[in-house]
Amino acid sequence: MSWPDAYSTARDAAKPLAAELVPVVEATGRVLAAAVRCERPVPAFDNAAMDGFAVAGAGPWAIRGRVLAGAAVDGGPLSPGTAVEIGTGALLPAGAEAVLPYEDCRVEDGVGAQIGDRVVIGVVGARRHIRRAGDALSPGTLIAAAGRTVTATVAAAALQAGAEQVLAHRPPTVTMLVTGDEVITRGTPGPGQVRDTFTGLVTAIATRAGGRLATSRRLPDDPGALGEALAGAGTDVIAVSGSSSAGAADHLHRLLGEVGATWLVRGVACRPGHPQALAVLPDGRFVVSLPGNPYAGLVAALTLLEPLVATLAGRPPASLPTATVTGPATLMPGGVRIVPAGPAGDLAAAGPVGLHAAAAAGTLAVLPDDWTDGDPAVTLIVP
Ligand SMILES: Nc1nc2c(c(=O)[nH]1)N[C@H]1C(S)=C(S)[C@@H](COP(=O)(O)OP(=O)(O)OC[C@H]3O[C@@H](n4cnc5c(N)ncnc54)[C@H](O)[C@@H]3O)O[C@H]1N2
Ligand code: MOO
Repeated sequence: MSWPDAYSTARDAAKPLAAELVPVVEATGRVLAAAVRCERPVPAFDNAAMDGFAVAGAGPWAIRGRVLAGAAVDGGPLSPGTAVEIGTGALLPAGAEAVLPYEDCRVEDGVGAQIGDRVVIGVVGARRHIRRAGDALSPGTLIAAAGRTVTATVAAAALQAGAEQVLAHRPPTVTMLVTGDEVITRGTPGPGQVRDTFTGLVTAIATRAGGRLATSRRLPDDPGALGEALAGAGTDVIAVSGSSSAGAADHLHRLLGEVGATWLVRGVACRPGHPQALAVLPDGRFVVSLPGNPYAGLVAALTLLEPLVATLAGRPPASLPTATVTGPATLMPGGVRIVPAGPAGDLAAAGPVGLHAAAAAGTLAVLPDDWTDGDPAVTLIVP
């Protein structure tokens, strides 16, 4: 299958998981299944925009008292010629026409008033320094559309607008099965061993696509263990690293055939990463097969795992970004070559194993076989 077809097959393989009501404070990273709209005016009440004195009518104004943020106003509406000392954000007394900031007025002892009375002297300027209810946002205003991922700012805006719960898709869960007798998940590799590079990358890719890594397990090259792990993984998606190829220790494809899985992608016309595959088990769980060579596996996770998880999470399909890329590349006749490309689009050589070039470059360019130096290409962002 061609690389663009593999990517779109993975993206279109599933429907978004069911929507559920969740507290806004727990919704970050989830995708909204319904729009969030403002439920109450922001601000919710008329209040002072400056620290100073709220005044009514013409000055000088006899000071009646003080109201700070969070406190109730004592004594009913302000009558003309009176003021209350007020803090920013405090409830504005009814009848107040302006707030005089401290720096625009002065306070003196009252003349002809009761002993101890003080008055505010100043001039109300063009700015009234009053925030009216609903000035910032009125009920019904769109805060975030369906399909939007809840970021920290979306969550904060929803809370500000009065939403305590949102309708969001259930995030897809992912199991990571790291296969290989030679793979170790901690410490220094001994003779013939390699350090696992997949778990962190799959966690990051699944998370940024809107999913959650539920479990990660290292398995020996034993078909019984792999079969049991596949059967027992209760997640929406199972990512398997290694065991994707034709070797005596590569059991995944045979096992998937035996349990009646349906192949959606089985081999992709790309280098590296051509043995990657996507299958769906009879009960609807998806299996993504990531070739064991680490850079090839990263390419496969970006090609199949990320679009699948994003769709399950409820993200609307989006086209991949493109950028101009430059430099020498050995193209793959009849397929795509996937090459690390730096911020300026400069290509860097990479074999199927080393991850250093992808780490340094930050993006991968997907080069079709008719690409020429300076042409734009689809880019994938490495996690
Ligand atoms: N006869 C053939 N042999 C191979 C073919 C082929 O078409 N015919 N394809 C080659 C390609 S391309 C790739 S990619 C690999 C895919 O191999 P597997 O997915 O079966 O993975 P393994 O054989 O288990 O391992 C390959 C390589 O990767 C290392 N590895 C495995 N897991 C990890 C891990 N978690 N972290 C780091 N490194 C890992 C492993 O030690 C091997 O060196 O097959 C080729 N062969
Ligand atoms: O997937 Mo392999 O070389 O194409 O690493």
